Amino acid sequence: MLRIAVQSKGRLYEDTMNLLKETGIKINSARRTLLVQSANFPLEVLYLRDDDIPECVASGVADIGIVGENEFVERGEDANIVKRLGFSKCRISLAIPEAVEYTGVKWFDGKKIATSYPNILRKFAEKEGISMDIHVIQGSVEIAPGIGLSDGIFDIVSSGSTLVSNKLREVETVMKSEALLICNKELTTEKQAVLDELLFRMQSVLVADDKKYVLMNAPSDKVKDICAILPGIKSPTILPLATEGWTSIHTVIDQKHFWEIVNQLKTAGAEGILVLPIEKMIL
Ligand SMILES: Nc1ncnc2c1ncn2[C@@H]1O[C@H](COP(=O)(O)OP(=O)(O)OP(=O)(O)O)[C@@H](O)[C@H]1O
Ligand SMILES: O=P(O)(O)OC[C@H]1O[C@H](OP(=O)(O)OP(=O)(O)O)[C@H](O)[C@@H]1O
Ligand SMILES: [Mg+2]
Repeated sequence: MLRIAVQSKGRLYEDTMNLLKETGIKINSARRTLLVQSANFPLEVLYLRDDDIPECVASGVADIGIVGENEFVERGEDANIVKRLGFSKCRISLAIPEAVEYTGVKWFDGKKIATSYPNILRKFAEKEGISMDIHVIQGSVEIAPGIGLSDGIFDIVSSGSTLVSNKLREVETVMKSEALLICNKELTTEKQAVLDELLFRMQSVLVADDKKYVLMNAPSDKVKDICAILPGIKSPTILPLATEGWTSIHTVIDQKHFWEIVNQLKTAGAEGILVLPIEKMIL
């Protein structure tokens, strides 16, 4: 039985549980239970505060964990990164009051900065050759300058709306972060085998996440032009339609490319374009 530490509630919870669900692993989410065994996979889920996940995995209390890169780097615990999971993307940035003129990173020299990430900030200050008065607070960091607690902040930014509503502006991005799958450095062969199977399933889900299955019809003499536009994984599938002189073209493309090429496809003669989600991809 492999034990995974996940966040019990918060920004990582939903995407983590969705990922596990899409890998076909059933977890009865009786949320008051802190340790739950899967009904159909040798996995046990331990629900924790995200702050505690790196240490828990490093010490072997859990074998693997899903945690934000920011928290993993901040804690400096000794565990391996198995996979970058691509969700909970954010950046950890320095921000100052909107009205204050910013003169570059030296502005921070001697300033008081509120943060929940003192270690990451201290390393940044050392690298830049400046010294900051780092004031650690666990939450509501963005209100610190407004109430006279600090000159600036160092915190998570995603859309930037929390900064705007607190009249702050982001001036330095120190690190980018996303959810990570981490593991203990000394897994037994048996546990490693379970992790390999889990990883294989996760990869199949994550690869499929940003791909779409695209189908379209076109006059047969346009097929060559259309295929030249399609950035498919391999060559597209070409099938004759019942109507003489018409062809159906099927392919898989990156979601982000679809809107770039849809007009070109129409101009080239494609009709009845369908875009379908892909649940899993085994490459
Ligand atoms: N606005 C955001 N957009 C994207 N990712 C975010 C955002 N805020 C936080 N994250 C990511 O999600 C992680 C968890 O954030 P959350 O706010 O749930 O933490 P928390 O309040 O410390 O939770 P806990 O109660 O578990 O200690 C962060 O460490 C970061 O990696
Ligand atoms: O740039 P934005 O999109 O506004 O996101 C950034 C905010 O999101 C997180 O807080 P969250 O909303 O999770 O609440 P919390 O402070 O209770 O953790 C983070 O601590 C920032 O305050
Ligand atoms: Mg936390």
